Amino acid sequence: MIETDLCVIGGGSGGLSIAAGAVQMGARVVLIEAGEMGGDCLNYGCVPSKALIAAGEQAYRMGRGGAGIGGGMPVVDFGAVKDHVAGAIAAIAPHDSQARFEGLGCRVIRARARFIGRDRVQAGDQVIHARRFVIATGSRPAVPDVPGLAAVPYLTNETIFALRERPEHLIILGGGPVGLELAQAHRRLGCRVTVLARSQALAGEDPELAALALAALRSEGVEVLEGALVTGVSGSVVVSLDDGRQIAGSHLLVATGRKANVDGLGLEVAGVAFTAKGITVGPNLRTTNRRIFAVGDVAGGPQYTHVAGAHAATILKQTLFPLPARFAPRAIPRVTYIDPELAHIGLTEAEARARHGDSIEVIRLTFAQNDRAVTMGETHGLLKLIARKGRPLGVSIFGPQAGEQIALWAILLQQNLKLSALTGTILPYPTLSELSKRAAGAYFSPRLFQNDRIKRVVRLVQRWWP
Ligand SMILES: Cc1cc2nc3c(=O)[nH]c(=O)nc-3n(C[C@H](O)[C@H](O)[C@H](O)COP(=O)(O)OP(=O)(O)OC[C@H]3O[C@@H](n4cnc5c(N)ncnc54)[C@H](O)[C@@H]3O)c2cc1C
Ligand SMILES: NC(=O)c1ccc[n+]([C@@H]2O[C@H](COP(=O)([O-])OP(=O)(O)OC[C@H]3O[C@@H](n4cnc5c(N)ncnc54)[C@H](O)[C@@H]3O)[C@@H](O)[C@H]2O)c1
Repeated sequence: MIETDLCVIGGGSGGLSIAAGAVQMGARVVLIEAGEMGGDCLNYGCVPSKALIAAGEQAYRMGRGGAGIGGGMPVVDFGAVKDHVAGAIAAIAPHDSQARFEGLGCRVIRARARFIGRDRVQAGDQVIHARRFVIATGSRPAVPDVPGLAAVPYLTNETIFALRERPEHLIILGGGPVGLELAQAHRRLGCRVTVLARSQALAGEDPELAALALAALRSEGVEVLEGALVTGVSGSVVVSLDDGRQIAGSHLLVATGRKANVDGLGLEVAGVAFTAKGITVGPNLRTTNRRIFAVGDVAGGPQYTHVAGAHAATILKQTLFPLPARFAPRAIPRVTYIDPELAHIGLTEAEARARHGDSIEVIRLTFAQNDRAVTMGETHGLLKLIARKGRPLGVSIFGPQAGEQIALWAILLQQNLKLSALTGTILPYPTLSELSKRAAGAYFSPRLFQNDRIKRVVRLVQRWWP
């Protein structure tokens, strides 16, 4: 029996942030990980996908040329690309490793954990009795119940990055971020790619920007079929659609959403309630057992590494000190790393209208209105700002480095700052971020420049002022 202050189950983005914080602040911490240290993000998610995207981008830009430099079909060595992907994982892995966490003072157990009581967990042949527990077991691919699917050798995010051969024709089920990021990367690396989305692809994003993003993907040759209801899968690999069409490909990737990892955890024994979405938590991330918390993908909220990381602060306050804490950020940014990138924070136009009616203002600027984008030859894109009473309610950006640009808006929205905080900030020229400042400025332009009262005052002052 191991006695400890905090037992963290799952060594991914959420669990590691909490374990590292707690042990460095003096708590006794046991960390249990059943698979790879680093979890999904490092091994099967963010890191390998962004490394693959970087390879695709390199091939695309070389092939396309630009800025007066001719393009030409680059040589793509798919195996070498996978070495690059594995290299990125290996370079980051030490930060998440068992050795690092043991060095920090955590007791790391590499086994599958399961509650055997309200205050104890079994992992391998060890029993851990802890004052508090954090469940950070993440999620896994949700595989739809399609006839024939289980019998074919389909790929998921857990297997595709290890594939050494280039798929001739990759069929992807799912038009969300996983499906589309991997679709474009594979297309750029020379694969034929067909995306089958049951409903709208990029559903949930601002439709205007989603349409631009999908048009950009299609212009590169990614086939995106929306409203494609898959009725069966057979052979290796033929996908049948409800309209009678059959699509034959060489590989099939299932990217149809995520399922919370709650199975086999003994949650019933621990008195922890859960639904199909994940573990039920309050705003303080506490479960129905007061001594057990849940974070990250398994907690049923937005599934991003930065959310799992942000959960850590809420947990540390409550488990290390008897302090109340809530996870209630004003806004959470998200980025889909297609190229150009699609980034969003806050309310979309539709959400803002539903909440505030016609009192919102919508400002649209294209990247052709930004000098840096012009010099880069990357003018395709749109920034959409939704504002009300001098404050931003939401921002969507589709354009070059949109993910970097949304950071400015994350500060404004999360700190509840006014648009004047951005217009009053000097930004370097020429940068893409200036488009954001210009959008904020556009909110004030009509108020300043089309205002008869201001004009009358200025004329009066100029007439009488010596
Ligand atoms: C292809 C892909 C790309 C992504 N890209 C991004 C991105 O660019 N940006 C972004 O913010 N998010 C991205 N995500 C989402 C991101 O990976 C997750 O939100 C994040 O990993 C969640 O962290 P977590 O700690 O909740 O879970 P995880 O990181 O999955 O960690 C959970 C850990 O718990 C372990 N575990 C599970 N059950 C048990 C058990 N019973 N006992 C012991 N250990 C257990 C697992 O082995 C795993 O290591 C991506 C996801 C995918 C699939
Ligand atoms: N850049 C990022 O931050 C990033 C990247 C990848 C993943 N993620 C995280 O991972 C989560 C999961 O991503 P995802 O793309 O797997 O899921 P998702 O839920 O975002 O999208 C799933 C897609 O699959 C479609 N679908 C569902 N069942 C289907 C079926 N039977 N046939 C065809 N299409 C079907 C849906 O209509 C939807 O388009 C995201 O919501 C996000 O939180 C983030």
